[in-house]
Amino acid sequence: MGKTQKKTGKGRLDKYYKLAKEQGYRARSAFKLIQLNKKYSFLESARCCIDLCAAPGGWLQVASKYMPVNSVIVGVDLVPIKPIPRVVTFAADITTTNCRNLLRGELKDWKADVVLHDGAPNVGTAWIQDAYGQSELVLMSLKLAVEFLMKGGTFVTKVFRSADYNNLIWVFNQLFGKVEATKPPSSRNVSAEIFVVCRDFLAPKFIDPKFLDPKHVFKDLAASIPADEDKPAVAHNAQANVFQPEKKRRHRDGYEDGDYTLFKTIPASDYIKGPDPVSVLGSFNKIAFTTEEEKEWLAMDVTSGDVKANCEDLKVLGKADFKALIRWRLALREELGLDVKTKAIEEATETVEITEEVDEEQAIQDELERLNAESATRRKRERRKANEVRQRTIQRMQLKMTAPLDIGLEQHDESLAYGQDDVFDLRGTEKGMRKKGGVAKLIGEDGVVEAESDEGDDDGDASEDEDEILDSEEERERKTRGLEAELDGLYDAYQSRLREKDAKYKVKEARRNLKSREEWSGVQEDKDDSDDDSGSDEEGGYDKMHQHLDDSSSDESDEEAEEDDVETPPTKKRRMDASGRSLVVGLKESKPAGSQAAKVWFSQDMFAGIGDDLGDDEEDEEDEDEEDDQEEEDSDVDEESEEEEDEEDADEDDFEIVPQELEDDSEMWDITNENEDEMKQAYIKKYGLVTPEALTIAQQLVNREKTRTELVNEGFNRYSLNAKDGLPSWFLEDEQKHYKANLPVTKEAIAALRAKQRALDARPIKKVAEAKARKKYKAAQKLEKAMKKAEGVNATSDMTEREKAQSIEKLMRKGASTGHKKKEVKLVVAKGAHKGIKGRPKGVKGRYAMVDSRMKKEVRAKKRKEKVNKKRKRT
Ligand SMILES: C[S@@+](CC[C@H](N)C(=O)[O-])C[C@H]1O[C@@H](n2cnc3c(N)ncnc32)[C@H](O)[C@@H]1O
Repeated sequence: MGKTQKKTGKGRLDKYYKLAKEQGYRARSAFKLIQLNKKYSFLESARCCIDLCAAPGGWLQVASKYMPVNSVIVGVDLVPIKPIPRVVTFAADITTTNCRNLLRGELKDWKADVVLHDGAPNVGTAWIQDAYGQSELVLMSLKLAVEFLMKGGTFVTKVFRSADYNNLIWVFNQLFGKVEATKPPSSRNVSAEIFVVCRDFLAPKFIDPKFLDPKHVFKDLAASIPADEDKPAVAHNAQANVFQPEKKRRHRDGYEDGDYTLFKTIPASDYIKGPDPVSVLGSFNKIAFTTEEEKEWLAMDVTSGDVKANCEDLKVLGKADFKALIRWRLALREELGLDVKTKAIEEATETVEITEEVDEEQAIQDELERLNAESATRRKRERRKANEVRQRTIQRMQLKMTAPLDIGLEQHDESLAYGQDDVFDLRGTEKGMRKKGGVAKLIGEDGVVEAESDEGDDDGDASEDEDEILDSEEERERKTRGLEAELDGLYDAYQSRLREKDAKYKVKEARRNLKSREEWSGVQEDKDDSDDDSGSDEEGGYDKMHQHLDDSSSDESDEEAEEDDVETPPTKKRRMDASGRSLVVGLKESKPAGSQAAKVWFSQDMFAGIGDDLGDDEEDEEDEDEEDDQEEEDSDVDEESEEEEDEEDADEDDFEIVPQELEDDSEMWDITNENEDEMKQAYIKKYGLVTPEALTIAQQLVNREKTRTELVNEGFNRYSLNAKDGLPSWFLEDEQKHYKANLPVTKEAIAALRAKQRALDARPIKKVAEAKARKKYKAAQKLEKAMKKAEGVNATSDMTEREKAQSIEKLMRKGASTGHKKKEVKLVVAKGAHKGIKGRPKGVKGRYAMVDSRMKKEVRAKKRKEKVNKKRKRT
């Protein structure tokens, strides 16, 4: 009977669990640090190491093993850690000052070379909370790290792939020269954890406290895009509720002041006449018709049955229902004459103009101004169209962006719509959104939904606003269309995210791509990222970024900026200090606002090269749409790329991490080994395909279920990148057997192989076949001989016919016989009457052999003695 294996849902007793047990590590997580250290070698040279969240002490054991003797190792955890030789431990909460003081007391003036953090909040509630808690913990550990790390030191931390991931990486990038995210093989695939190794601590003299403040680092996009300063964050969340109703938001803002009810009703008149319909739809549960006037509205044609039903429960509505309610409001306002007001004013203005006495020159001047205004409006429309195209491009790009990582990377919920660039300050994003006709801008001053708004739509731009009012019919149409396009885009993005989140889809995707993000080689920080700017300031960081943003925002309100069609959101800038290390110094406006989100995302190394392509695509589209600005843009881009190239050459060493890895792994990557390939080909020619996996792949190729490229891509997986050197042979053998990618096999492939095997089994082995053939050949010869003899007998005349027949029969019988039978030897036991007799026993005929019961034992005893004697002689 097979042994039953103890197992939990996660398959806890896996290889690393057993290895940890075998090697005396307290936790299987020890192998994560071993593998991280194998890749980055930060322990061997470290003299002082702090392990935050260290219990039960697996990482401490590894640190103690790999760090030089006499080095200082300190471990902290909420729970006490059993003593480990050479390691000092204490129990403390790493988020408290007490912990900091304890560390300070322990280390005195020392600075640590390495700070480790493998913490996970001990909650186990909802995933979102866990992930957020973990991100906060990471930030707290970073806070300790920046205090205790020495310049050039290393900080290793576990991060969950959640909405906060990019923000954390951004912060790391501000403080460390090299930041790489990686997932060691021992980290379970199902786990969302990823390890970020931050090397080369920059030790800046001043670190903006906001870098280490969760409130700033994990700022919610929705809460950080105030369309105007007066609106509370709740209102913006409300807008997001309407435009992305399917998405569940975190409620960090809590209840509104003084309002602690969950079910909220609003009178219909407030919704219809109020200035902010979207906030109403996003914040309330029901629109009630209580007054006489409101009840009359219910009876009007514009108020369809659907609208009535929708008003009953706003929280269950989808995007289309919200659209219907917004349209209903517009229609009702028209019916009630609330929206005609502007027209009346306009007419009145015109009348005044007509009655005014003007001389001819003045009339020409006015006419010229009017024409100018018209052409400005036309240009504005063109710009608007171009913006729409750009926005669609950005959305497409963002959707693509989720495809590879996502494995699982649950990025910002909001990000697919607008905001992957919402790191720290999202004012730029908001601006981008405004430019792109985003959510905030869909709501006009009077609450009328606007589809699009240009960058020049500032208060001062009165003439243009007038134009907007003049063709209000067309405008309304356009607004509605814009709104629908906007919502469709957001909905598509949402759908795509849903698909991404679907576990099955993810697994399928993961199998298909065997995505490099999950690979051991890890996600690396894009070195280009740090090279993309040559101009630099001495001051940097968050404040600088703000200042720059502010500058740029004020610029944008200028008329000159208005003329500039290129939307230029903030882009991270780095400067190179004397040692060639990159420092973030501020922000630069160089790319379209939407691409900021992509930039944060594509700043990871795995996208190196792709980003350029994408950028090119985007530029191409812009080129098509904005011919006016083409030359200007092109020259900018050229200059930038030249700068980038120059700097790349100069600073190659600083960021070149990959080659080293490639060297290490070159053995594994050597799939082009021609000899090996030839040998494989020869083997396949000789024996055919012998594994179900190979047969399945062959079937898939033949049936065109998969392309060659897909198969090649699938060949790259986390297993194929494992460095093997330095590992014991028994470990490698074990890995060879059990640590492999699971290739799919089909029933047909297995059936085909079984049939082949059966056919093989049915064939006799070579020697037997040869012996049989020899026997057959001899028999045939014998028969032939007998027949010849029989012919001779038949030909003789001195035998009677009967004698001849008898003789021939005998000959043929002999010739047909298959060899001589073994003569039987009869065994006669020498007991009873046969005991001690000599010669043939009585009544026994033919061959016989006497056997004696004693004889067997005596023979054995004799052999035993001989053996013993031999041994003695040798000694
Ligand atoms: C995954 S375990 C660490 C395992 C450890 N690296 C090892 O190899 O043994 C996570 C630890 O984080 C600790 N932890 C969670 N929140 C903490 C906090 N605020 N302060 C200190 N430790 C914390 C937990 O007590 C838990 O022991």
